[in-house]
Amino acid sequence: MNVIVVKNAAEGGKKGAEIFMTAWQNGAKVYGLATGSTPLTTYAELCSSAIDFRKCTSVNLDEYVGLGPDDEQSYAYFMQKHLFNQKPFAHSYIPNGLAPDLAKEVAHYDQIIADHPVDLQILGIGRNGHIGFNEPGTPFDSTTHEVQLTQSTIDANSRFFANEADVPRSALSMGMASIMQAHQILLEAYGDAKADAIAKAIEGPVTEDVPASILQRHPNVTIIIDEAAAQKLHGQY
Ligand SMILES: O=P(O)(O)OC[C@H]1O[C@](O)(CO)[C@@H](O)[C@@H]1O
Repeated sequence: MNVIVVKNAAEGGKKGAEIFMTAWQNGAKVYGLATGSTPLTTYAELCSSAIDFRKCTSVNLDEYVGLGPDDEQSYAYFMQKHLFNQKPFAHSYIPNGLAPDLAKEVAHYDQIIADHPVDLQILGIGRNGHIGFNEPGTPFDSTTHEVQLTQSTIDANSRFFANEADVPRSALSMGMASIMQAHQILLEAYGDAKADAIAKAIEGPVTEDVPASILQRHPNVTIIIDEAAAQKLHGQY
């Protein structure tokens, strides 16, 4: 793991965008994308850069069940607003949270991932160590699946909704095995609230109780964290 400690999310976004730019210059065609507040500075840097995704494909990690692309809280809406409007891709895939048959949608999304192996995957991390919406306890061999969100994730994400009751209780998420298939992974984390999860993910045992700890087994991972998120690490980075 290549761990980079930066001053703040603004500096992290610049480093994150540099990693995208290098991958793109080296011919990366498929980008695994994430939502949440963490990737925002990287996306903002990409939007003002010369990167051109018009011959590339994006595959997003997850989507809430019950929310469609017109819903401002949906991840489809988020991606449009923060990246795709400024930097369109040839094809962008996001799980369909409105699919009438979720089992069929899950199989369909697995096929999309199989058809478009991810060159560079960006990840945030939940306070409980989740990646995508893979909550603690998710099997490491999981592929796309429907997830019942934990109360910790519902609470954390309620800041984006008018009230907690509006937060969907389930989501569709790429699985752990799907994420690990990416050729290169970039995880970013900022702020005190991520310090425990970061310490466990980088220096703790590899365990399904801390989904992000699986990244210790991936050969090409960069982790960008600010000093607040790094405060519980023991090693020198
Ligand atoms: O970046 P945030 O908003 O702290 O969220 C962290 C993680 O939680 C999720 O938003 C899901 O709850 C992920 O998509 C994200 O990586």
